[in-house]
Amino acid sequence: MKKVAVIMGSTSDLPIMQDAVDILKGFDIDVDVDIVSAHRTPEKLFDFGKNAHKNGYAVIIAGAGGAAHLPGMVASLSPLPVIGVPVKSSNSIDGWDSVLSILQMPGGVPVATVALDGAKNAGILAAQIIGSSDKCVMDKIEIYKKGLKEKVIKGAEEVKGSSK
Ligand SMILES: Nc1c(C(=O)O)ncn1[C@@H]1O[C@H](COP(=O)(O)O)[C@@H](O)[C@H]1O
Repeated sequence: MKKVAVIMGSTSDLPIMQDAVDILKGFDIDVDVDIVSAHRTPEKLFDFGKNAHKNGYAVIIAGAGGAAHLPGMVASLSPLPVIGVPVKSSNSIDGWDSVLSILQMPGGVPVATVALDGAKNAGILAAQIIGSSDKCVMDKIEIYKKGLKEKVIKGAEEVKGSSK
């Protein structure tokens, strides 16, 4: 099965990006984690972006904060789908800087942008992309979604019960 690459601009992003790694591992999908910065390690970014599709990846998740150029630059270099995670980092003003840096891509170079610090949803979306051509992963996603539904139904019953 193809792997997912989870990359981020700094080790300081890892506490947020770990959510993507954890949910993917929960779906038994192999994940490689790396630190790649468009600003600080541009040569590594080019090498990673140009070769990711030859290295067994199906999807790239890229997280960055502040002037978050990493996801867009990876998307410009790679034919793979890129999911961008805006991170509210120490150099973010309020997080909107990260969101808009990743979201407002020019036509032709999409980055599927999740919510601020939304690494868990990025992991689920990556699993769904893999699941569209892998029945085993698709089945796990269906079970996961069933679990979400059951949790809400149980919560609603508890609320009803306690308000009587
Ligand atoms: N946005 C980028 C890029 C990039 O886009 O290439 N490289 C690092 N960074 C971000 O800078 C923030 C602060 O980094 P440090 O904590 O290392 O100072 C991090 O959120 C990182 O993603």
